[in-house]
Amino acid sequence: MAGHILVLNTGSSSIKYELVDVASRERPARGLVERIGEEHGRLVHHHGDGPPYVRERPFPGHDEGLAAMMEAFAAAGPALDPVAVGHRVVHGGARFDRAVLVDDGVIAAVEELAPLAPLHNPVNLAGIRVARAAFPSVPQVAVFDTAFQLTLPPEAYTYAVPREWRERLGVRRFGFHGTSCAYVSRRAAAFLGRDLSDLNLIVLHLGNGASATAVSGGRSVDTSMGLTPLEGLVMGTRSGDVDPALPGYLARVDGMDAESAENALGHAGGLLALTGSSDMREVRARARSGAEDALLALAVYTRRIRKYVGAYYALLGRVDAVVFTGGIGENDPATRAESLTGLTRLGITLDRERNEAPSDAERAVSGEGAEVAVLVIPTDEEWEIARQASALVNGDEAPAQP
Ligand SMILES: Nc1ncnc2c1ncn2[C@@H]1O[C@H](COP(=O)(O)OP(=O)(O)O)[C@@H](O)[C@H]1O
Ligand SMILES: CC(=O)OP(=O)(O)O
Ligand SMILES: [Mg+2]
Repeated sequence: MAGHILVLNTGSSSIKYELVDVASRERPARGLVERIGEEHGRLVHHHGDGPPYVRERPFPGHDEGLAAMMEAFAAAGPALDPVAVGHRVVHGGARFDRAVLVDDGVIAAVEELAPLAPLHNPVNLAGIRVARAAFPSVPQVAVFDTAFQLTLPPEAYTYAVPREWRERLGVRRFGFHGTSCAYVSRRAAAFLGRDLSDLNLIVLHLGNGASATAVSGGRSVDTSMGLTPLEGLVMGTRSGDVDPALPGYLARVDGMDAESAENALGHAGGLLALTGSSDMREVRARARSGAEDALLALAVYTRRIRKYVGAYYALLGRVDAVVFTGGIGENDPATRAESLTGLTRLGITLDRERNEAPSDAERAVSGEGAEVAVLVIPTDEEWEIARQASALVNGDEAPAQP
């Protein structure tokens, strides 16, 4: 399809955007509005080879951030005339197993799911509302983080909880990061020169949010995030797995209500709770200077990953590749090495030099002749959203699977 797709990836305090032409693979502009709701907001917009267009001022909410994006296009170009807008929507529940054209029914459904992703879905909707108002005759496409994960078998998505919760309240594992997983799984198969349908992969998406997903034949068969994006691995500000009795315990001994406990586990947990910083670069820097809390945090962080690799190895029976992606997975060799230590008996080894060589490319970092490939595949959620939006607007069936 000729024409550009505007991709909007709205996060809790940021908006990432990019203009993508899927047919020509041109990507003429991209930008980031960050620290929305904070005192010192910032927008950085790239177009052409010159210096970026930068604006530093507070953006009280996502509406102001999106207005600033429109101003950046007007001031620094290119002319914004998209043929479609592709939106990342984090929670699509059990209903959306693929990308869909946004209509009032889709908006109502995403609103209904907001209690399961209170930080993500409302801001995703803000993006949809603003884009609909700005481009009323342009199709809007919602691409769900949960869609790729809806292939989980019942034994993976069922929690052992009362039937009433499961049936009336829809309590189950959903899983997230599906757009990223779909993209890197496909790229991993291409890198290996194999058919995705023949491969068993363990995908480790380690960014601010982090998850492990077992992918068999291109379908997710288990994943570490759950009903919400709080379960599983240790993350920047999220605890990941804890004893489910913890909120009740805090209520009994400290009078804390469930909402506050959940908020603390989601926003004051993870690396932030253990070290005072949610940023892996800072945690690594503190560990290098010998800070005990940082050393412990890294041990907790990488041990959790190792546990999931072992668990998913056992579920898959045979693993062709472990795939690292996300800001940490792509850029932190120490996390890759520490997460995979002691797995030689499973056929998982790293080549130290390859693992430590800085690179932005898709690459193998496994030891020579290792049974299991260890790959680093930079994720590209914006491309994947544009690709799925383009397929849908073109009239093709947007495949739920890559
Ligand atoms: N060179 C690096 N070494 C270690 N960690 C890095 C490096 N570059 C980025 N990171 C980490 O990646 C994380 C952010 O991941 P990213 O995927 O960009 O986040 P998001 O989920 O917001 O898209 C941060 O913890 C950051 O410190
Ligand atoms: C769903 C989720 O965790 O997303 P992110 O990693 O962008 O926070
Ligand atoms: Mg991310």
